[in-house]
Amino acid sequence: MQPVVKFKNLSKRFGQTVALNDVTLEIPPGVVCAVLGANGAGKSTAIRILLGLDKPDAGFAEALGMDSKTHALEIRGRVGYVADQPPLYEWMTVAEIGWFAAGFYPTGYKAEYDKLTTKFDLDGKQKIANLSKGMRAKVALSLAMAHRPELLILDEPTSGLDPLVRREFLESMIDVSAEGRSVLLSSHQVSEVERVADIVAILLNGKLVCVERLDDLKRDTTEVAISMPDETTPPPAMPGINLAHVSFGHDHVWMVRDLNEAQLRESCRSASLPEPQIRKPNLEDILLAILREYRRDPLQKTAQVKTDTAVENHG
Ligand SMILES: Nc1ncnc2c1ncn2[C@@H]1O[C@H](COP(=O)(O)OP(=O)(O)OP(=O)(O)O)[C@@H](O)[C@H]1O
Repeated sequence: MQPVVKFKNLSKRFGQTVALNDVTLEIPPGVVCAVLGANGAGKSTAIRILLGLDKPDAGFAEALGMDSKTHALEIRGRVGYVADQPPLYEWMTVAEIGWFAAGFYPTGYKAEYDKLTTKFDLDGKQKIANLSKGMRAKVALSLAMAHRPELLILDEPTSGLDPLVRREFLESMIDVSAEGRSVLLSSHQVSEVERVADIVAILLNGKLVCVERLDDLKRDTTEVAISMPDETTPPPAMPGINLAHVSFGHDHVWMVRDLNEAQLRESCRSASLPEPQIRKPNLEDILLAILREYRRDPLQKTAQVKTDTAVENHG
């Protein structure tokens, strides 16, 4: 199955700043893929390159099978894109901007736009200039979705929006993927991402350190806490892949991939250590552990999280 998004060895610098460092990623059709990462990790740069709004220094990006360097206009015509602060014609009304945009798309656009704006409780007669931030975001999403794109790209679409509007956005994304179309989403709202994402990609300082189906990442990752008897007793070795380890005095916490729980319990028992506290972390716990570990030691192999870049759609 042809991926809807393909990044191949994508690199981009702005002067001394490395925005993207050899990023390779493939997104199959019919999924919501969330790109996560700290501020400045390279998320918007990757999206801008995909849309042909910026040029990579090396590698290439493809959307719907088209190269972003040579087919930027076609890509922008076929995908739906909502930027963080979408530019809109302030003097138009909600209905007029839909009518204006319909001129660039096949028949049916305006009817679909009207359906979406009605669903989002927007008043067609209201001037764009008088809309709240949330209402503007709903107009931008309606404009981006009205031609029923195979790929919807959302760059921080819900920042600064109230919980109700954020929920409406999320439901729209679920609707899109349920119809076999795809969503590429950049967001800092990790708990919301967790509700909708099929695949998560984590960028750290321009480097892709995790691409995985969210269900697999959560199933295979475990948080372990052990309160050692004192600060001098060494903690046990973790039977699994250690993604992150922090200690506060004699309390230790690990984020472990593929933990062999039975082996850990046995080694604690045989060394007369307290029982380990084991729990399943949520996405935010996993992301924070990876980010903290990276900040502590940027050269370590955080890429111990899976980075199989061609993630299958099991859906
Ligand atoms: N036009 C530009 N000129 C100079 N530096 C830039 C430019 N665009 C991005 N950068 C730098 O590239 C890096 C990646 O920026 P980018 O906007 O892609 O990050 P991001 O992950 O989207 O961040 P955020 O979550 O804060 O939106 C940052 O260090 C940023 O300062």
